[in-house]
Amino acid sequence: MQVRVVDYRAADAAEQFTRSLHETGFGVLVNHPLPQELVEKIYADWLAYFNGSEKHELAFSKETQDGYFSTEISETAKGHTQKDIKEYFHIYPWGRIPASLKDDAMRYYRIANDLAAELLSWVEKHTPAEIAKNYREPLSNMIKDSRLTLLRVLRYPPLTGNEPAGSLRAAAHGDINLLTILPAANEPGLQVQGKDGEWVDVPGDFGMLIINIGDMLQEASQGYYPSTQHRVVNPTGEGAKKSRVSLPLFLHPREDVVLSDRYTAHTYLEERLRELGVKA
Ligand SMILES: O=C(O)CCC(=O)C(=O)O
Ligand SMILES: [Fe+2]
Repeated sequence: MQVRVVDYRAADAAEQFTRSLHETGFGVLVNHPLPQELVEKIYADWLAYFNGSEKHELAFSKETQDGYFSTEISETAKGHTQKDIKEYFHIYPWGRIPASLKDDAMRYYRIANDLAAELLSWVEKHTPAEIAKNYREPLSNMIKDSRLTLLRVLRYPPLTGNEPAGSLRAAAHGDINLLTILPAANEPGLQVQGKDGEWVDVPGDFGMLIINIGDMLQEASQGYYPSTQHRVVNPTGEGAKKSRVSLPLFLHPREDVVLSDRYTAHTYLEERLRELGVKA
């Protein structure tokens, strides 16, 4: 299996990109409109924040899911028993965030949301008609003004050597949401699982943009766009001494969006958060 790297400015970009999403659940864009200098500034500023102790003042709330999630309470992927080796911060426009980091995060949130709306219109246009007719509203409309779209800043700390056997930076999982937009991290490690069960590296040169289908879009497209299992593996050698920072934006539909006969966005999310152990 090969995740395609597609030039966003190419004449056939939408077709190539959505084919990769259909075949693998993942697509990678180059020459995309997200400003790389903004991504790099966010990585640097948040790494300094995670290295400090101020983060504990904004510990996450089970009720609202915004704020800082420490390595101790970090999520356990569905079907796993070990916690991931990561800490992260959940940013919502209405949520808590350190004042000095807010402007850049909100600028990024806006720009990436706009791109996501365009990519969802590509996805919709390239959905076979007999499936697209079941979309209850345009896909790009589902994320418009959503209160639930979540920008997560992740920090995978350097390894100490005392990690529990078998634990990973991020154990294999599928994303819950509609679509995820993920700038390449500052360090490697992201892998996707092919249909044969093999794990392959996702192209992730610095500056590339990785997009993947989440479970909600898999549900809405009746599996035409698969939500593929992915993971972040632990580094070895020199890499083990370094932090890895990444910045996924999880595009969530408005709560009232009907995904299928079985689920609304709200009922789907509640079920998954309980399974993850981060919601009562
Ligand atoms: O850190 C990464 O590269 C991927 C993170 C991820 O898959 C997630 O948080 O859902
Ligand atoms: Fe993920």
